[in-house]
Amino acid sequence: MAASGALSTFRLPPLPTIREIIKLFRLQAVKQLSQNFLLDLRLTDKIVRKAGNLTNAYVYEVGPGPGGITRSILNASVAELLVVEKDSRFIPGLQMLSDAAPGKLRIVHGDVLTFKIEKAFPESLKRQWEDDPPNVHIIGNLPFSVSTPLIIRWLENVSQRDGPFAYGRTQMTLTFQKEVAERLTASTGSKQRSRLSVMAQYLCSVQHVFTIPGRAFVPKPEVDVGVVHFTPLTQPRIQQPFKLVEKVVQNVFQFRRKYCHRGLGMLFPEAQRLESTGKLLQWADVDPTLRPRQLTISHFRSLCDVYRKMCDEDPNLFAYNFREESKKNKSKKQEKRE
Ligand SMILES: C[S@@+](CC[C@H](N)C(=O)[O-])C[C@H]1O[C@@H](n2cnc3c(N)ncnc32)[C@H](O)[C@@H]1O
Repeated sequence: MAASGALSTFRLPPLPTIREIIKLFRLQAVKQLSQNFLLDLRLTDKIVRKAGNLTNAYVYEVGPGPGGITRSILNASVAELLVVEKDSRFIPGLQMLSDAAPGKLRIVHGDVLTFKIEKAFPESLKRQWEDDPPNVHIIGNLPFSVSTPLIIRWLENVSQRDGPFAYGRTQMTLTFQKEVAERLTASTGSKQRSRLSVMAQYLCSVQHVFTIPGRAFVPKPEVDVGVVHFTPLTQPRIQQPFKLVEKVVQNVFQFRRKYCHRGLGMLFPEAQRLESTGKLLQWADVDPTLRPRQLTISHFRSLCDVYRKMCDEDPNLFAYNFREESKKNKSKKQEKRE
């Protein structure tokens, strides 16, 4: 279903090039804000095509900068595009785009880390989950400095059927450092398999759609960049709260080269570690000598289901945090020494 009304086609009128915009508004890149710009509109068109059909869609773009991707999104005949940009120097250039696309572009001068996602899309599009998801997308050439916390936050949002983000299966087309893109899409057994692979793939179908060489950006970053497309699944492959899944996955991967029982043990206080880890693995029917990267999503589903039951029986268990315990132990040792 289209998000609203009849289909419409839209093209921006002729505008100065992105290079001219950068010159006009003196937009030298600032390293602290991870600014690496795409000037080639064929490339930004390619990113936006990978998002799928955007006709009459509602789109949220993160970090529009001088507006290359913004132009490509507007030319895809969206219903509305909301952009959030932290650096005020870009606002006049974006305003120029807004004037060229009346009623289509909303500009927020702010920080994506504090921006409330529910402000990005109309309330009426919430809670469509099954066959008929709303035409709602997040697109962005993300600042590297915030890309991992942002994707974890958005995955958590995707996992929620209620609450502020419940926009159903919001698709996301985002850039990452190539190694992060490879981790997000890594399959079971591969060297790149990590916490990010499991967290993304239990909720979404994840595709590394293409790689952009570093030389395509101005200034050139030290790494190549992967464009990743996320399509949330109709049903998450693990049906447990996000925070619980995150805890299990994080613990397993903190000892990535060891057998999986090592990391799983950290879910339990020391006094009960051996016995509880044994029970968890036995009830979940998981071989304790598998390495973290060899665990499939089904293994994680069984582990999370059993761990959930153990937490239900012992409510202190979920609150237990190995890292905090080790910190406390360290400071106790320190105190003794002093
Ligand atoms: C890698 S550049 C991409 C610029 C543009 N989209 C492009 O592809 O040429 C990242 C952009 O995100 C902006 N940015 C960085 N941190 C941000 C934050 N916390 N909130 C909003 N924008 C941010 C930067 O100012 C910059 O414009």
